[in-house]
Amino acid sequence: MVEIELRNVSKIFEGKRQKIHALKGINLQVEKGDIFGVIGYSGAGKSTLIRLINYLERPTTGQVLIEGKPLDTFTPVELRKQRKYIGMIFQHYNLLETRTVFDNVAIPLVLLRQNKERIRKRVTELLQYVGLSDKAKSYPKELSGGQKQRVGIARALASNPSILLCDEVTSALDPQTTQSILALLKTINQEYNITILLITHEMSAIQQVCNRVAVMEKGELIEHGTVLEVFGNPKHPTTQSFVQTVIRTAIPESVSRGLSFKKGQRLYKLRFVGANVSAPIVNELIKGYDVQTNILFADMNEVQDTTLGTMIIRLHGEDGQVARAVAFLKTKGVEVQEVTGV
Ligand SMILES: Nc1ncnc2c1ncn2[C@@H]1O[C@H](COP(=O)(O)OP(=O)(O)OP(=O)(O)O)[C@@H](O)[C@H]1O
Repeated sequence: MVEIELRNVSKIFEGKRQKIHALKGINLQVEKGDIFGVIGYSGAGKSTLIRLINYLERPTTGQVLIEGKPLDTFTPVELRKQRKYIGMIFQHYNLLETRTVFDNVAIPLVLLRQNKERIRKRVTELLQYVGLSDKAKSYPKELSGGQKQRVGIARALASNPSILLCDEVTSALDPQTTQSILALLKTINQEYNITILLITHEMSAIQQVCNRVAVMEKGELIEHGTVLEVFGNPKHPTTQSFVQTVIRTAIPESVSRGLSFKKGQRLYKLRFVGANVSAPIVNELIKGYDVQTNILFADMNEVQDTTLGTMIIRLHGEDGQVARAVAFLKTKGVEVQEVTGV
């Protein structure tokens, strides 16, 4: 089921001197249960996109639909109700500094006018869930960044949302804390089947938790697909540069420095996905074809529980034999690209 849909959405901000096209004709579908990553450099339009989904901003043209219902058809009362189903967490946590952790988590429930006992029970449950039972009476300034983000997550979950919007929620955290917050988001997604939209500029965050990803640049959605598709075969140069931050697809300096292109020798970049990574393909190549094979570089990465591998090999032999060896690799589902210079 499609839970969030953007249909041809554009957003223009009327600046003093010029119009800013923050979003240009965005079409996007997020399925129920997805952890959907949206990545882009600063100014790409990511925050604007997220603000349209909880209707803090209106699209200039196009429609935003939640569970198939266009938000522009809602009355203000219906919209307030709708927002209860969308939780949000932020880069800088947005906690009330003068309130305790307990009171911060209770805010959405107080706004929903729930009685004190229900609030106490729910907040206690939530603090336990995010591992902060002992911090109920603390104030935000007494917490680490990771703990503050856990409070933010508990608060966002208070009203039992079906969607969680996350705006750069790990950008202010160290790598280890980032990992634990992302792991918590994944658990929430799996245990409560909450759809998560994760806005980030860090490809490693997408790699760790998302199943789908969209890449934005200058207000446009330039590429999207499953994380495996996009990481395995990034098409747009911007996507390629994001992917290269976590997966080495370029030949490393130390290898390229020593490369020579002699007659009768050819270099190939091989890319393996999933099952064929572990298959002894190179072994078969060495045994079955009359070509000398040297592995110059190999790298493996985990993406969406699948392995992506890159290998640089040198084949030495007669042209016909080399061509047959390459054809063999292709029949095994390996992507083969000849390297003619670096
Ligand atoms: N309220 C606003 N008024 C005018 N321009 C705006 C407004 N909000 C955003 N913009 C502009 O829209 C463009 C997209 O901004 P947005 O914040 O959505 O990008 P972003 O990808 O989230 O970047 P960052 O990661 O830096 O927050 C930018 O050029 C920004 O200056």
